[in-house]
Amino acid sequence: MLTAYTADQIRAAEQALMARLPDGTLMERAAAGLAACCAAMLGRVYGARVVLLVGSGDNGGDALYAGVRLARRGAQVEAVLAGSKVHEAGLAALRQAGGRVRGIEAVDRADLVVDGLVGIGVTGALREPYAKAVARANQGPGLVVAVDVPSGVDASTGRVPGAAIQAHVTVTMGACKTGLLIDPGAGYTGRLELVDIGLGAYLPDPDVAALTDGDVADLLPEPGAESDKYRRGVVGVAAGSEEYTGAAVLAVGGALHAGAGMVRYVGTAAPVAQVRSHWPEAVITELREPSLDGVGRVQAWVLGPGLGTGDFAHELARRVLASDVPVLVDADALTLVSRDPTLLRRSAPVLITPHAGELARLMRVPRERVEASRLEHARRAAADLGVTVLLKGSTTLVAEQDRPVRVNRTGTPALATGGTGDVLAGVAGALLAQGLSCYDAGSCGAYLHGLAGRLAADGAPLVTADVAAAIPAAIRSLS
Ligand SMILES: NC(=O)C1=CN([C@@H]2O[C@H](COP(=O)(O)OP(=O)(O)OC[C@H]3O[C@@H](n4cnc5c(N)ncnc54)[C@H](O)[C@@H]3O)[C@@H](O)[C@H]2O)[C@@H](O)CC1
Ligand SMILES: Nc1ncnc2c1ncn2[C@@H]1O[C@H](COP(=O)(O)OP(=O)(O)O)[C@@H](O)[C@H]1O
Ligand SMILES: [K+]
Repeated sequence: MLTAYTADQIRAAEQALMARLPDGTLMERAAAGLAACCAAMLGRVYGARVVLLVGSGDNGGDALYAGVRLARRGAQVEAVLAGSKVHEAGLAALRQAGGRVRGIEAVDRADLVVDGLVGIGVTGALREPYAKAVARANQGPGLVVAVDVPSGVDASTGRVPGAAIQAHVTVTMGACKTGLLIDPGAGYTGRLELVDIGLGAYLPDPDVAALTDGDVADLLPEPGAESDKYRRGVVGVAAGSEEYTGAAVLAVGGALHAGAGMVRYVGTAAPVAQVRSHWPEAVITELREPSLDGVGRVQAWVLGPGLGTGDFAHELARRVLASDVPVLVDADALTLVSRDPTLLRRSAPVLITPHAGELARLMRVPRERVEASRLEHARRAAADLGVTVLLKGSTTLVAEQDRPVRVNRTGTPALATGGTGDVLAGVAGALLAQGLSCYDAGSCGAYLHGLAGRLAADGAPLVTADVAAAIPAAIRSLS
């Protein structure tokens, strides 16, 4: 599990650790790790041109001391002092090692730019002259390594209120910061390198966490010798309508490939015909009335992809949500719920799977606000609605009250194509039916969906049906 923390959590841990160590020890450790990463990026240190962007806080101090180490190995190190003050001891050490102070134009000929403008101490949008320095560094020819956090990214939230460094690599100190995992901040981070400075024992419960292959392998249920199709978990899918048949096919496909013992599909004539021809494995009930009488028992429901939003869909949603099993609420069912919040009054678990627009509608805020502060809105929706929230998008988040938000790191922009959300609903629904909690089903579902998207795309555009078909390969790739 990769865990991440807010700036306040990191600062408190640093203070506790620092109180037990001689002055400057942590910065020495940080600088040593940073210099090693810079050397690895450069390949050859001797003769390389390294430009340090130095702000007025300790983030600039880290950059200066890393510069000292690189200068001692023969790099030509130049420091651009952007702040009203500077870490004086660090600057003196750099000068002594042969480093020079230069103007911002130095970045135009740098092999490597070390961004030490601001770290966890940033507040709000970058001010001048930092913002101009950032713009110039981003356009320069050199590789860019961010110290701790790309300057301009809010370490606690991932918000980027103004200019920000576009890093190739971010070398973060002690522990990962939340803002490095969540868009828009995650998009500025590049490859993430963690330098251990000994904070481990002082860290609190994480703010957010990201699953790894091993975590997902451990969480996925394995059928035992005693399993049968009912014990493995039956998932019900209420999806599709006379207008939208494809969503039903894709959701059932996702569920079938994610290990459900059986899929029961309910829908009207047109989607039933499509589901029947694509998936002979599914057990199908054709609905003439919005009723679940005679459908048979399921362990979880997937509700909503392509369902429509008329009276028939509303009544079917009401009946599904009146059941006593977990329900995944997606797509059109989210529209129904935003119109009629009483649908969510139930005691069994609910996992909602909105994209930013759908969450905005549920929370009655503008979509842009959700996109700019994804973490805050996912968390608030989970608390206000009393459900588990899987917020889809470039970084998919799973939020549940009193748990660290899970961030999915397997996603790929190749998934930004019609119908992939329907597949995700089926996959996560199948995991719910197999007994995973909403929190685990949502986060493992997003993880496998992301891996399957990568496998299906393999460097080219993908066809949505291939994402469902690649789920078994994604599961195999975990071990
Ligand atoms: N405290 C410690 O022991 C350690 C700190 N470390 C480094 O120290 C950093 C934190 O240092 P600081 O607390 O000094 O904070 P920072 O260096 O991150 O930033 C503080 C400075 O940035 C300025 N600033 C804040 N917002 C700004 C904005 N929007 N535009 C322009 N300037 C802005 C402030 O005026 C202040 O001078 C970490 O990110 C990390 O790089 C590491 O060396 C590990 C050990
Ligand atoms: N830029 C992106 N990077 C990674 N994943 C993305 C990106 N854009 C969309 N996705 C993923 O693609 C899927 C799209 O789902 P959704 O928005 O419901 O679309 P649809 O209704 O067409 O299925 C979600 O799993 C989402 O997380
Ligand atoms: K920085």
